[in-house]
Amino acid sequence: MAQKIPATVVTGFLGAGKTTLIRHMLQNAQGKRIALIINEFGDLGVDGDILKGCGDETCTEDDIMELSNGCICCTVADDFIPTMEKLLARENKPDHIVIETSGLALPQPLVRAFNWPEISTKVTVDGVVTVVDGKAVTEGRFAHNVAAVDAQRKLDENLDHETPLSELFEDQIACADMIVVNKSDLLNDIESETLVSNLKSESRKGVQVIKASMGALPVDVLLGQGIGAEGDLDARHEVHHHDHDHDDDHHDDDDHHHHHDHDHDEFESFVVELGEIADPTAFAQQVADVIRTHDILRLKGFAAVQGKPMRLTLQAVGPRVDTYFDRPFGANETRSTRLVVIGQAGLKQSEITAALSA
Ligand SMILES: Nc1nc2c(ncn2[C@@H]2O[C@H](COP(=O)(O)OP(=O)(O)OP(=O)(O)O)[C@@H](O)[C@H]2O)c(=O)[nH]1
Repeated sequence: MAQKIPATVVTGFLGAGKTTLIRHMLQNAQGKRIALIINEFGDLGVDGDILKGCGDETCTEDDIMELSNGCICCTVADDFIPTMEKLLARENKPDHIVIETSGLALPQPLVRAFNWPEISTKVTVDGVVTVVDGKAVTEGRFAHNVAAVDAQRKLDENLDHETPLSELFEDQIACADMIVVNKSDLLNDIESETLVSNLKSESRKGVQVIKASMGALPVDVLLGQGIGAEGDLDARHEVHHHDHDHDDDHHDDDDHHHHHDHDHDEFESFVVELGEIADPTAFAQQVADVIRTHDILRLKGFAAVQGKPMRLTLQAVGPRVDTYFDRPFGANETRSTRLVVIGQAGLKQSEITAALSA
């Protein structure tokens, strides 16, 4: 039988730097043909669009497939497996498959999907790479004190002290074969060392914890871990799924169960469409204010700037807003501004839209 194609799962909380890490990897792939599967949260395919824009020879637009159903774990049968089958049926097979999960996805159900008979003989999970926003976690945004939460939970099984955010973070850490402490450029040495050692103590034995800036890691470090993660799921404890037994070989009932036992209603996203903006700096400031006022987790998209042929990419993680011009608008593209806003359920959509339009 032909060798299985290795697949690396890149997971991590909203805005941690998954797309940035993948872009760096593609630019340094040294001829390795990589196919990408991208799982977006929200209707606007920002990450896919950013990656397609880099025009790498080792990963052309055809090699990028997008799943736009938000929660990869709920759409395994309808979306993920058919996409993988399509990819595996190609004549020109990739050397490696990289799957970027949305920042709100649980990695365990995705890894479990590799045991499905449709794909289990053809691919294997090379490793799960969890990207952590070092700055956000150090500042206590998202899930900062996982150890304390965990200690509390161990004291009393009946109490649920966790927020959905820390559960997600914990699941992403528990599933990791490698943890990348990203954005270390924004941390001092003590902060990054503290975070690295905390994460080492919170992760499974043997998991590598590596510091990075802008996801810059050698491709040989990221790919080729050879773990076969789908074979040791039991070690990858899930907070979200403690209410039923897992049976990796029989997916039918199990999968239907998964559709309902965790709740992505906890999060929502919507798209704000605007015309051209006048001034990128002023607009970034406006976005930062809206994020603070409305407790938005992630905001990203593209903007058209008056008098500029280039498209402006806008990225905000918490209160930090980055902008850069990425490419000219195409001849058939509408010059408009589209932003996807992601937050916990209950976002005041009309107020946010109004504040961004002002
Ligand atoms: N300073 C700094 N910024 C970074 C680093 N890595 C990523 N960023 C920025 O953080 C923002 C989010 O990065 P992405 O790579 O889009 O993050 P992501 O995890 O793919 O985001 P989602 O897919 O929305 O969850 C962008 O503005 C990046 O430029 C880093 O190491 N240092």
